[in-house]
Amino acid sequence: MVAAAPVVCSFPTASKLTEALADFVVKAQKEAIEKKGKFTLALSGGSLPQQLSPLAKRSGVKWDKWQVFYADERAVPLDDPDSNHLLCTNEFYSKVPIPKENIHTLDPALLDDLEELSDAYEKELIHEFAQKDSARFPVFDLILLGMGPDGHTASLFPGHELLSEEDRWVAYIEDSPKPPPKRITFTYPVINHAARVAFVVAGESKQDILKTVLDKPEEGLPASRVRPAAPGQLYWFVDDAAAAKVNYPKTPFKL
Ligand SMILES: O=C(O)[C@H](O)[C@@H](O)[C@H](O)[C@H](O)COP(=O)(O)O
Repeated sequence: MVAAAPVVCSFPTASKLTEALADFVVKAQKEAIEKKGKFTLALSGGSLPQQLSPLAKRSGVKWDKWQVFYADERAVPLDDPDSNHLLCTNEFYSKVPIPKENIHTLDPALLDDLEELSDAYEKELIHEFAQKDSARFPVFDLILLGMGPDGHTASLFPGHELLSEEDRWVAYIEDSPKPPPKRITFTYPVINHAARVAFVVAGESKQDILKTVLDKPEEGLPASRVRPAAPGQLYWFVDDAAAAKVNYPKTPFKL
């Protein structure tokens, strides 16, 4: 699978990073909507939803054309404090007019059976994108990811068997080292077929892991395995604190 080299953009402050990220998302949605009348986006949990807040002040955003999914979600009720959906609602959806029916949550009726829960979410993707067959993958316009201090991304953790999943689009995990333990997650077949994937990583606490992930991809940490197939492109939005030890070349941000 041929993949373009990642583009790493580093910013001196958190606000410069999040403003650039907002410009980037606005451009991605504009291009997608011009081409096919909608914008398919996947979000993660952690610090990411809060980093989207400058988008609320942007003009020219066609919110009603957005179709929003979760790159990973915790297997908890939608109003549980651990829910990524609740986090995104509080930090992002409450500030922007995305129609409720365009936000694709897990089905809370299926929380007792993780296999059914992940299968149902996969069906939601199949419904949005295409019939699933061996030659086709969903092509998200944009997947936004965070990275944990162990190099995990979405709910793909170091050494976990899900790292070699090649068939399922959405899988479940019962033993996440980051609580809560039960989650569903996009697999690499989905992440690595997106048109654009962007990591958003900030803060000194991510220095060592960011260096390993970018400078030693051969170690195979989950975040290093994110390499969207050409013509897909991978971007890293990082701050100078997180990037302090990284040798991988940085690219000035331009739209
Ligand atoms: O729901 C989750 O737990 C996430 O999707 C997870 O993959 C997160 O993005 C990283 O752990 C980074 O989290 P921070 O941005 O808070 O460091």
